[in-house]
Amino acid sequence: MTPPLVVDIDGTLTGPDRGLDPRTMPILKEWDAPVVVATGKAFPYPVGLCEFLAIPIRVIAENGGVVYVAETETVVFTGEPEAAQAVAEEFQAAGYDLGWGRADMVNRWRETEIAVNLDAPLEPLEALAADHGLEVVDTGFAYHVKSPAQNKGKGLKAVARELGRDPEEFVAVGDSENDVSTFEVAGRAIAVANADDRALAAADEVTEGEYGEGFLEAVDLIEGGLEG
Ligand SMILES: O=C(O)COP(=O)(O)O
Ligand SMILES: [Mg+2]
Repeated sequence: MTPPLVVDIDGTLTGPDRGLDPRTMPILKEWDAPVVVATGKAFPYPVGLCEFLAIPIRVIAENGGVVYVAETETVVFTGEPEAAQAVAEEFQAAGYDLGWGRADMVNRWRETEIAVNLDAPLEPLEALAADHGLEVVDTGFAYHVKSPAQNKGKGLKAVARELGRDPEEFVAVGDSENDVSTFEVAGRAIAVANADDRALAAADEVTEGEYGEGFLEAVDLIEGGLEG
């Protein structure tokens, strides 16, 4: 039986430029079990991905801050949005920039955490986060200032509950430290070759290919183990 899949977006379904590898699209569309998209991106992005693929919306967004499952139409929020907002304001008051330009499409629809461009200095950001009881996670695409209680793995537990599944049934594919909690909760964890050290250490298997190529290889690994 095809296992349910929980998959990261940036660095796993995309190239380094954040562009979706089109070869991943038919796989997500035709997967013979639930597909859950688990990302650090704000909620509308994975919802949009599911919409455009015309697959049921099952989403873990904002590193577990927002979870939605189509089957039960349940939205679950986790996190400390006021504290994250305070960190963003104090960071800017100290003369730093979140780094996304005037319109800030990265945080505009973000509800539970704050994302900061990797060009920003990490030390003052970490110091302010710690002042508010928050942590900074580096996804390789952005720094995320979030509650330590908020992660994709907890999100996966919530999704699995809504789907009447055991989180252990899932196979997870990802590339960075924000996928480690998913890797720990899922029954099988595959990192793509471009993954950071923490994701590589937490994975059960690592592909030879990077980015979308690595995802295709992960799918071969999963399907290779299926009967018939
Ligand atoms: O939003 C990010 O920084 C990374 O997103 P991802 O979790 O889909 O890789
Ligand atoms: Mg990623």
